[in-house]
Amino acid sequence: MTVKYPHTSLIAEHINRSVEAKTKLLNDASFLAALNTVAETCTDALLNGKKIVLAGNGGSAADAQHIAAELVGRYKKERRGLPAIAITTDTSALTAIGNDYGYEQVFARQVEALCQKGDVFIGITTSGNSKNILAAIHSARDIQCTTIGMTGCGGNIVDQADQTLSVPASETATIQECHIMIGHILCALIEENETLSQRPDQK
Ligand SMILES: O=C(CO)[C@@H](O)[C@H](O)[C@H](O)[C@H](O)COP(=O)(O)O
Ligand SMILES: [Zn+2]
Repeated sequence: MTVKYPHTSLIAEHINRSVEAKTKLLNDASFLAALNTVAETCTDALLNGKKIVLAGNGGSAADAQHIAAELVGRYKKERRGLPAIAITTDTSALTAIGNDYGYEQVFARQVEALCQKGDVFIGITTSGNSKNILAAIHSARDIQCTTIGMTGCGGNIVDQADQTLSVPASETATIQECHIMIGHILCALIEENETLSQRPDQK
């Protein structure tokens, strides 16, 4: 019996797109520097007893939750749980704020309620233009949080966040595949810091 694989080229194209974007990141010195800086920013905040708050829409909501879970639980190393939360999971908050203030405010309002000066807000948007993420960035800046945008080639978030991590790809899925890789690297870099094992409020 002959087995046919009619989608082999589609599979190869998809994998190649992902590899190409990741290879560009690997060879981009300014991206590598930006990622190190973001890791330092997050580590410093955690060492100072602050937290990391993340948000995104659709696949990026899943990325926000995934990264928060790695920090609260563990990525690879045994250590204390680190304070990180995705504000994409509370359906009561999301529906109430969306219903009463509009979808654009679903994250900004939670940032206003939950973030404190010195926290880090990470907004994940492949287009760089999702209005609810941009509104959350503004809300976080008002409270003097450090704002980080994870995005694709451009979009308004690049001018509005304090630091950005941009993926050189045009397709949403490719950008997301790079974002979760970046999220894992970020967790690994944060876990490198041994002094994180002691709670700042018990030093
Ligand atoms: O996962 C996917 C596509 O891969 C979609 O769910 C995607 O996340 C949604 O269309 C989002 O609304 C896109 O928003 P953004 O990344 O541009 O902020
Ligand atoms: Zn997706």
